[in-house]
Amino acid sequence: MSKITPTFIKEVFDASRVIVPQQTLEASFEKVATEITQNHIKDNPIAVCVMNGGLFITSEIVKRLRFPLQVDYIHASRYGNEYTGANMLNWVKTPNINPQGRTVILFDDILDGGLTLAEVKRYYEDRGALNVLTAVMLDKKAPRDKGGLIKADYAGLEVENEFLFGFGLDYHGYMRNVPEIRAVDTKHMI
Ligand SMILES: O=P(O)(O)OC[C@H]1O[C@H](OP(=O)(O)OP(=O)(O)O)[C@H](O)[C@@H]1O
Ligand SMILES: Nc1nc2[nH]cnc2c(=O)[nH]1
Repeated sequence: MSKITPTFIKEVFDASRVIVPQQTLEASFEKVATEITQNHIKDNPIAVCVMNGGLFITSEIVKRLRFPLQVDYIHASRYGNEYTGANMLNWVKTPNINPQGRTVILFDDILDGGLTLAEVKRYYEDRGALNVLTAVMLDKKAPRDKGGLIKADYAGLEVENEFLFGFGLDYHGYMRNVPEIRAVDTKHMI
């Protein structure tokens, strides 16, 4: 039977430590939303949520943008339940809105090795987007993968190189709903 039970998940939560409290996250959303407003108020952008992890940051930022924009989503994943990402993205769902000639802003929870956003950015560029920007809640101080995005155009906060969960980031599919960012204790890196 799988070890990943609700009881085990509670143990992992109890042994984890807070890295970014909710209030600090909120302030970073305000900062990123202000920057995006200053730069893109006239661009009629498509705000694209990179599912699953991008779900919460997309809604936090987009609700703070008081100008015309459209919202779309893609679902691409490279980690599954692993701690190291695969070299290839698993494309679960491609977007709906035609990006030809449009400004596109990609929203994701974290920039780590950087391949996810590099590949999604290239997907949009190949389909004729005018300009593709990236916005992340967290910029991890981790070595970027070969070909990975080096720097997001908009980043909320920098974090150390640890495995994190909360606010969209999962631990074996769980705890995306935790309202702060926490680090997994190394004994639970299974
Ligand atoms: O910069 P990278 O090293 O590519 O890692 C960042 C990606 O990893 C996570 O996604 P994951 O593949 O775990 O899928 P998920 O969003 O469904 O959790 C996260 O949501 C980012 O999309
Ligand atoms: N849950 C989770 N997913 C990631 N994908 C890339 N880095 C991370 C991380 O620290 N936590």
